[in-house]
Amino acid sequence: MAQTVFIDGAAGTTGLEIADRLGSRGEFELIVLDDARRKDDAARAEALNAADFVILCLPDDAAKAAVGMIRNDRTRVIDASSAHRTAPDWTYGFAELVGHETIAGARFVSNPGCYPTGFLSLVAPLVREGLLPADWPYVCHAVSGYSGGGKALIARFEAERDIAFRAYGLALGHKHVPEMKAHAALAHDPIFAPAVVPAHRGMLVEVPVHLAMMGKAGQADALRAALVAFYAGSPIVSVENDAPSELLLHADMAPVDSLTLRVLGSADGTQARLVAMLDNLGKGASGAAVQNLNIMAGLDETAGLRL
Ligand SMILES: NC(=O)C1=CN([C@@H]2O[C@H](COP(=O)(O)OP(=O)(O)OC[C@H]3O[C@@H](n4cnc5c(N)ncnc54)[C@H](OP(=O)(O)O)[C@@H]3O)[C@@H](O)[C@H]2O)C=CC1
Ligand SMILES: CC(=O)N[C@@H](CCC(=O)OP(=O)(O)O)C(=O)O
Repeated sequence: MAQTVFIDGAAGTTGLEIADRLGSRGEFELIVLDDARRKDDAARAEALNAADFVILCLPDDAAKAAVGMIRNDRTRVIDASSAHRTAPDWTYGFAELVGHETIAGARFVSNPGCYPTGFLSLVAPLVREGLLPADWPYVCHAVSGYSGGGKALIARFEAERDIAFRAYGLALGHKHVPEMKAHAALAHDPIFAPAVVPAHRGMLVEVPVHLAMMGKAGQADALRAALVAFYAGSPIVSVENDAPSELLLHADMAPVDSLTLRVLGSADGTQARLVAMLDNLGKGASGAAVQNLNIMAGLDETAGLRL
């Protein structure tokens, strides 16, 4: 029998993409609230408690409130918001980092943020294996397509066509920093410098590292090899061994749920750039939510994904 799924926030950017990926799959039956009832708390509470799985695609406060509306001990939850990403009683939904079995057995799963997905995919395994120091003051630069900011930022970029580049998070303290620090087990907050470009989707997340100053001169190949070994067998994460002269985001990029990593070392071995490329709405949000749903439901993790 099909298991029921309720996407709370189904009319939003992330929710719509999840519904797309679930499409006509026979394993799941969607509980849908029409436009008149999708923000009605009584209707939402009924759906939240009827579903086998709930996927929250809401602002943080609404996601916390939705969890409070669940009055049974059966419904399993995937929260796409940042409300529970460092909460001790939630499982961090990055299957490749926490282990598929952990997610398979979890009731409350917090889907990673889009930028942290890029940062953590590069840094967490290398710190865990002692190849990068945990107590280094890391820096992370990133650019995202404007759908990363949901309906409001999409509307803004579609109205203000002359924006070519939007640096933000200038006061530091972006809400993703605690998530990056916690799940890479770092001693210090990374400095996070995000920006938005006039592309609908897609992102490039970069961590430049001073290998020589870290006592790791000449180890770019070793870092890459460690990532290759860590993600071996993953149908979603790949590690390239190439030397591109440029990496491009395309304004009309098609949806994709994969994550591509690179370690680009300098010729003298003193520096490297760790780079992740992904779709903010793919592995950065909706694709990861569907991957987690698949794992929790005991299915092939890639079912319904765009790879
Ligand atoms: N966009 C992205 O790339 C990513 C998003 N996320 C996270 O996913 C969550 C959803 O983001 P996103 O889809 O981009 O945002 P959107 O603004 O596009 O969608 C949010 C949806 O939630 C609805 N909503 C808001 N409050 C309530 C409520 N109280 N009850 C029911 N519905 C409500 C909104 O309704 P209405 O349509 O009326 O405004 C909207 O449809 C956020 O927490 C975001 O941070 C995480 C990773 C990446
Ligand atoms: C471009 C843009 O605005 N991006 C969002 C992050 C999108 C995302 O990852 O959502 P969560 O906040 O739920 O993690 C931001 O910087 O706040």
